[in-house]
Amino acid sequence: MYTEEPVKIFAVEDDPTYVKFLRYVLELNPDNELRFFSSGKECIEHLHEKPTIITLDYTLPDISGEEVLKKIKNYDSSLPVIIISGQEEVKTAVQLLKLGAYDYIIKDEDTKDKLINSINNARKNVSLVNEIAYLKKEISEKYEFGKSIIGNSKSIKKVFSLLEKAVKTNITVSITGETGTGKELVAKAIHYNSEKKKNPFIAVNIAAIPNELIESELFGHEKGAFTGAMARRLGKFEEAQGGTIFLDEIGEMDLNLQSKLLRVLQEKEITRIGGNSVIKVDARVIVATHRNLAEEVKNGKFREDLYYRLLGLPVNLPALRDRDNDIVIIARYLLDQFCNENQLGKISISKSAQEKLLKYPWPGNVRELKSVIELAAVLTSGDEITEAEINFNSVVKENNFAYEDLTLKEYNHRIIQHFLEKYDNNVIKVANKLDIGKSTIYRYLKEKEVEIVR
Ligand SMILES: Nc1ncnc2c1ncn2[C@@H]1O[C@H](COP(=O)(O)OP(=O)(O)OP(=O)(O)O)[C@@H](O)[C@H]1O
Repeated sequence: MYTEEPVKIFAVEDDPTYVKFLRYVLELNPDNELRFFSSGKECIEHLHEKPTIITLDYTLPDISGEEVLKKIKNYDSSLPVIIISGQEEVKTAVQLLKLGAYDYIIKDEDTKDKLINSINNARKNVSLVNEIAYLKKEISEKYEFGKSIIGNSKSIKKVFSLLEKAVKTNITVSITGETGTGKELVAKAIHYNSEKKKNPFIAVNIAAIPNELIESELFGHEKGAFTGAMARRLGKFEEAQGGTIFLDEIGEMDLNLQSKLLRVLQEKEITRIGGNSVIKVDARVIVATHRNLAEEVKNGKFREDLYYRLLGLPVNLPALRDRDNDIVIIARYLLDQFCNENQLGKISISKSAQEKLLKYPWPGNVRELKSVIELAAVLTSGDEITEAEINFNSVVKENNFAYEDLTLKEYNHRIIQHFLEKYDNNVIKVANKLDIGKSTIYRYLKEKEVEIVR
């Protein structure tokens, strides 16, 4: 958790009357920790004590205020220095602000209020800067491969080893996998483990943007480029400058735009719609799709040249059902996360519930597992999730037969029932589709193992 550090103020002032005044003003806030120095040299010698803010008298006995300011900025350019001066000369003020002074306050009857204001603002600034640094660090830790992508099955370990390779260079990565297998999670993990992690990670879901808007979304537009373009807008490629652009559902991009994207990737530059200037872009590209792009190329729906350009390092995410015991490991992880976020006590998963999870085919993969587990955590009244509290989505259930412990005969009944419903109870069609005799179906109907549902 982010916690604010106490504010340590260094005040550099040689005039005893002003020292008294500063002490009075700065002690108004009991959170301030104060150190007074009567010379610039003394202040510089104590910079290693890491002050949060410095107030600096411009006319000091030893070195000039300007020199002290330069030395402080040399030591730590982000340290806010508030200059307090008897001089009203604008030129001096401008010069000091140019050198990086945070504020310039004149000694007059308003000094007290101006100083309190300035210190409060500097304090907020420092606290924001610290918070951003903390959050950046937290994000990159959160995306350490092992910490964000949970699992240790053979199939996911193969993915980890590819990811280790992916982060060493800026190679384009193409991620494939069924819906909910963690494609976006993997893209973020690559970014936050790469040397680009301090720059933005920008995700664009091609399928979610209307076709006619994608070009402007990706490459930006100038004011007046088309009706409704009220102002210049930067595209996602520009936003991702120096970082990573993640193009999700790339298989949904139409052919016309595919050729524009290819050009951008080849030239490494864009032109905003309605603009003339060419802008260099330097962003790593990661793409993802649940489609088989090679197949799309064969069918003429995806450009072959773009396909090869984007292929880079291909990473295929295995379906959850192919990750063995990872199902249980991820379920536990998601459960702990949910309990933490909702201040619930520790909840475990019973053996039989685990077995039920392991047998299910998970067509919605980890995303589906997350919703099943969260629902179970809400339903359970004790500190253990039981088999009964694991509920699968009924639409999915209908089309997947293999997740329950049934006999082959029982599975036969279920499959025939499913096909009867699918083909309007047309027995001959069902018999043809399943390549069985129609008499088998009539027998099951007679024995009431299957039924005609209208
Ligand atoms: N191995 C994993 N460990 C923990 N959480 C995971 C794992 N894989 C996926 N998730 C979580 O599952 C959810 C779905 O993942 P994500 O959105 O990355 O999938 P996706 O493949 O991009 O889905 P889609 O194809 O629908 O866009 C997210 O909440 C993600 O954090």
